[in-house]
Amino acid sequence: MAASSSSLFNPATSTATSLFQNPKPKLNNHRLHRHPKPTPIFTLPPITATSSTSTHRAAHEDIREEARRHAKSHNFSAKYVPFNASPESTESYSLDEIVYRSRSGGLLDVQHDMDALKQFDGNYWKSLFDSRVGKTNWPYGSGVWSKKEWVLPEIDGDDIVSAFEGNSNLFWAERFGKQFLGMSDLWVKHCGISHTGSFKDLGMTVLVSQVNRLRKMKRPVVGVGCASTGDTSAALSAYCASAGIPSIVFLPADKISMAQLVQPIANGAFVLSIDTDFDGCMQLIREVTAELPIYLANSLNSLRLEGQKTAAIEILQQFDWEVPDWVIVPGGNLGNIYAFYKGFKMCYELGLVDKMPRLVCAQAANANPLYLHYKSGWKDFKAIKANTTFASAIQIGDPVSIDRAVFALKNCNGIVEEATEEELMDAMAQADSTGMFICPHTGVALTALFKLRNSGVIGPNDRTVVVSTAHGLKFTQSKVDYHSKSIPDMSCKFANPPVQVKADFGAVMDVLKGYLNKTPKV
Ligand SMILES: Cc1ncc(COP(=O)(O)O)c(C=O)c1O
Ligand SMILES: N[C@@H](CCOP(=O)(O)O)C(=O)O
Repeated sequence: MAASSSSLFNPATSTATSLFQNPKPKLNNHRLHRHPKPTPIFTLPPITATSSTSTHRAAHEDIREEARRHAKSHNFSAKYVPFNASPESTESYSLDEIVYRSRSGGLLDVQHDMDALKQFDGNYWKSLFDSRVGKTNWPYGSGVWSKKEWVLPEIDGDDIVSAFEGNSNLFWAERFGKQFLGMSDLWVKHCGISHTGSFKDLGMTVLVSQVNRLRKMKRPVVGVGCASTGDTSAALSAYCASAGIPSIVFLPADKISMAQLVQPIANGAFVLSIDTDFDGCMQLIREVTAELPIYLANSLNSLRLEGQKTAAIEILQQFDWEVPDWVIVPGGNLGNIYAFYKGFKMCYELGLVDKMPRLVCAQAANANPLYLHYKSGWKDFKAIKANTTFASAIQIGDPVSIDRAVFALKNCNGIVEEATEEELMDAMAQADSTGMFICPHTGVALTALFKLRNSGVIGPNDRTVVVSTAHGLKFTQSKVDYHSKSIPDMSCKFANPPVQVKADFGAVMDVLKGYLNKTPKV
């Protein structure tokens, strides 16, 4: 009986505790045995015994009101400074200003008052963050806002817009690691298991919360806009809808998945489908936001990275504050690779860990400007025209955060790798065959891992984390194309198409016996 694709496989039609409360040690929490009591280095306002678990809310209160009742003052702060500025630079801006670029036209960075944060030692921060995981206290139930003091210390809990994002699972990829890579300590940080199905939620909760604050301060922000390959737009529209703020999204026509396209539509965004690529949309949104009171939500805006960096802190937290050897991140507009660097670096500087992991940024070969730059020995960077890739969310040729990415990679002895279409699709299929359901961008990251394992750069026992950036359910068409072997010039060697069979017992038995004969016996 011949195997054939079913009709399902035809291509689709289109493309509070406050800081000064002492985290209460939890029984059965082995982590707290290691650092039982937070130890402030200097004398600060007293740490009370009240913990996040012990604050029962009165019947008439909602969780924002409860948080308000427990709010305490602190001396943490953050401001914008030019990215990688010289120590002599005095240029800085309040986070309440609407500014995306430095005076010289360069990128900005959010700089925290590290001296204020250093008044508490690493054990204090570990215990505080650990005490907030898995709770429903506003806003600390969010994986991002559980690190509020390191994110937007000065924002009022009342202004925060959150879907309790973050706290995504970090799972042991046992079978994939052992079977395909000979690795025993391979992990996947699944940032795609999130409110809108990608890591963008981590940054968007921060940006939209700050916009909410600005609007309450009567700053001129009539809406929030972004250019997108589909994930930023989904996150922006969801968080704006939650806060009742208008959102405007610029999408490259026919270049994002149907699942991604329907997200901002459903959330009531003003959606422009523009006959250009992502880089064209990005150029347009920059021009538009310079003219109209529309706040820019792309990662050019450094606020986003403050939220995204918490994924790095979470990885350390999930490993009980042990540092992995490698973290592999797929890169497009290149904000996220810097966000990971910044999260790890803050943990290092504030004494939570004693070293940094090495970062790998993985790009699609069809959209590889960073890879080419790396291979040239970091000579002059050249933007490229990105070609179509199944990893459509990273089809970007002129990344806005190129300087941030280069800085991050140079400072952690990082590596850049690339993946051809066949490599990334095969890697995705192999991962899926071990029970995952990853997106093609994660396939790019896994290809980088295959290459670095094969060349011996990554060792069999190296603790390695692959960051999965979106949910596979957003990219089902790529899997349909692969498993129906309908991709020109691709052998699709791990395809597993469905078998069509007549509704007849004998025919079904024949097919099953053929299958069972080929299946390894236990
Ligand atoms: C699913 C997915 N993975 C990876 C990336 C790359 O992130 P970045 O643009 O921060 O490099 C993006 C967006 O660009 C994305 O949507
Ligand atoms: N993949 C992104 C591209 C834009 O990235 P951003 O982080 O600068 O917003 C998307 O989903 O739009």
